[in-house]
Amino acid sequence: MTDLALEPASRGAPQTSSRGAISIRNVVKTYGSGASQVTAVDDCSFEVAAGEICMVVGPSGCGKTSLLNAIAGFHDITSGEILIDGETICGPDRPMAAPGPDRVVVFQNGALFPWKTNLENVAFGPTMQGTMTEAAAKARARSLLAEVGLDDVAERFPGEISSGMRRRVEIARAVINEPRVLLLDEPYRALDALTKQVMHEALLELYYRNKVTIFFITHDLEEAVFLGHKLVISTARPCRPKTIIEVDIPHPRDRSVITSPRFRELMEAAHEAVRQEAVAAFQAGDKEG
Ligand SMILES: Nc1ncnc2c1ncn2[C@@H]1O[C@H](COP(=O)(O)OP(=O)(O)OP(=O)(O)O)[C@@H](O)[C@H]1O
Repeated sequence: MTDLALEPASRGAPQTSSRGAISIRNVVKTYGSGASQVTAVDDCSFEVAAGEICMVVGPSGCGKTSLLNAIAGFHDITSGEILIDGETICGPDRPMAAPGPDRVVVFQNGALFPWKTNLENVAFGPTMQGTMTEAAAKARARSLLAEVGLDDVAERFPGEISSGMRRRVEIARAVINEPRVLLLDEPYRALDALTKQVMHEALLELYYRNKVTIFFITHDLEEAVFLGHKLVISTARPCRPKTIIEVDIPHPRDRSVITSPRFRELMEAAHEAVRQEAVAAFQAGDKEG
């Protein structure tokens, strides 16, 4: 594994947060058995610091989602261990983590309740769990919607807003639960470039105001370098870090960083690492996504 700590990363350092550090230690995940056995993740180890935005990039089918699902508690691991803030969530004694409100997943095709307003959707979790009164949850939901630029559609229904706006509502709905870790699996994959820009700015705005660790899977290298404190570039299947790139561009960031020479250098380093693995995946018979 190469570690491209090209310059001190202190200016682009993560949010000061004491919550949400992820330790992935020697994780193996296999599916099936015998001739049909697939090893999706193999001897995978890396650390995500509390409050860090960690972008996970790799060829299609390399095992990124399998790793995210293990952290979320959607399936077990075959061996190894995953810890959050030093506490084992899955490991030798408990192969499957219990899903919990401390780790919230936002999918590409997340589902909002179509019969509830956007405000009600965001307020739903804490109201249901009884962690906030309905009035407090709605007030918090309103302020989160404002942070992602959606205050004017709070009373509208999900079916009345664009898919990019719905993604922002979903992220606000995740953040209201004050998770330690936000797990994002290509949430913006289907969106056009301009809508993605709005998404990125909204996500960063939420991130700057709410301390959370972000574990974000993407195929989009510009998205990865723009948002991330670090890029974990995976090998072709099975998933394990091939290269870790520290993005030493200071936060808060805006779109102007994209034209900086440093951004281009980091993009090139990421592109080269991904290209090598995409070729390896292709040679192994997989298709690049
Ligand atoms: N439930 C399952 N049963 C059997 N095999 C599975 C299962 N889930 C995933 N796999 C296999 O594990 C491998 C890794 O899949 P995974 O979805 O983790 O990759 P990925 O990197 O997230 O892919 P993509 O970028 O295309 O979403 C693939 O070969 C996939 O077919």
